Amino acid sequence: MDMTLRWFGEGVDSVALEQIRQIPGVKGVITTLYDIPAGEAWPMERILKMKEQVESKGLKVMGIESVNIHDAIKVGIPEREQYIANYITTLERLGQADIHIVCYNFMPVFDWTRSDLAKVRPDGSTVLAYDQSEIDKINPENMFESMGEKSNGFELPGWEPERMARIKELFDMYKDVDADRLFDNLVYFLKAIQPVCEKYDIKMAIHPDDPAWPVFGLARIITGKEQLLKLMKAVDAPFNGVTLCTGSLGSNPENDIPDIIRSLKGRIPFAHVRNLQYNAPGDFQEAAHLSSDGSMDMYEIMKALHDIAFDGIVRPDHGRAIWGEVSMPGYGLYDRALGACYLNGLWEAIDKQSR
Ligand SMILES: O=C(O)[C@@H](O)[C@@H](O)[C@H](O)[C@H](O)CO
Ligand SMILES: [Fe+2]
Repeated sequence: MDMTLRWFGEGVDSVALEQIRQIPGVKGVITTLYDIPAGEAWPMERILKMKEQVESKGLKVMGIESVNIHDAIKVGIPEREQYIANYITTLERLGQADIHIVCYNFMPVFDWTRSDLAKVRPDGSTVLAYDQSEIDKINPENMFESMGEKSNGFELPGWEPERMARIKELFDMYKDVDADRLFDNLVYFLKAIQPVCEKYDIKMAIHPDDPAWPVFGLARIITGKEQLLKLMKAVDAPFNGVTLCTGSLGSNPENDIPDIIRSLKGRIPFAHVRNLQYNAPGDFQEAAHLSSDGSMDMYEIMKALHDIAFDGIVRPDHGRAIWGEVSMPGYGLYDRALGACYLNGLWEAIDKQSR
């Protein structure tokens, strides 16, 4: 298991590589080229420059989160061919640059969704939160303003202003895309990229939908065990894997995360491990990584990963905003560093006890 931290890149992230380097046990970062719009092929020089930058600070680029998928691919219109070709070019270049894990999602219109980006916890920290009754009051076309308000001036991943300016058009594109069609389009895409992934040993790791149910009437297809296994079977090859995100899957308390992990043995190249506190159905807030701060059992999650001989990469996921830090919501240094140390501690104990 390799512990990493997500890093959004120089000039974008409030956290510096020098700081990440000092978190015990963190060997590398998961990063992206934030400014390249979904659908464009990533230039080789940019990929190499990003690698050099990270390596010059003693870290490694352990994977990409994300290479985003153009809407034409998700919707399945003829233009998808060009965008798939561009995606293949990007994968080829990543492979040539010795980068082998790519996280992506297949959610229509919105990436992750929250009703509050700075909900105050009893200890004074703030966290991201979701309450379905709050979301139901929002006109989806105004979702961008409501997300932007408390983003501390940072551009949120998946909520780029250029994209949100086209929100009406996006909703229109997806109006006939139900869950079956979305799933077929995903399988079509995976089959098209299979040869390049196999040639360069790239593991594609789909990120579950967050939250794990349809939002604003848009289809969601990666929400639980059954859907994940259906996808694993539809393209039954090791390159087709999962980003096991405990917080996203865990938004639905019916998802038994340790059981899902065990059912995906050999298909989890990447894990996002974080904790949530359930308030009521459809209503949750994020918490510190520590089990007792939320509703999830982090020991059981790490144990399940250990039991399936997980040897991929892990990152702590969203952290609380603590100690006065101002950052992109969920992505400060302090609480994610605490999370990384805690998860490393659990892992060391589980590993030693299993010998
Ligand atoms: O919630 C988050 O911040 C991330 O886990 C997602 O935005 C994730 O990066 C994407 O869905 C993956 O494409
Ligand atoms: Fe995640």
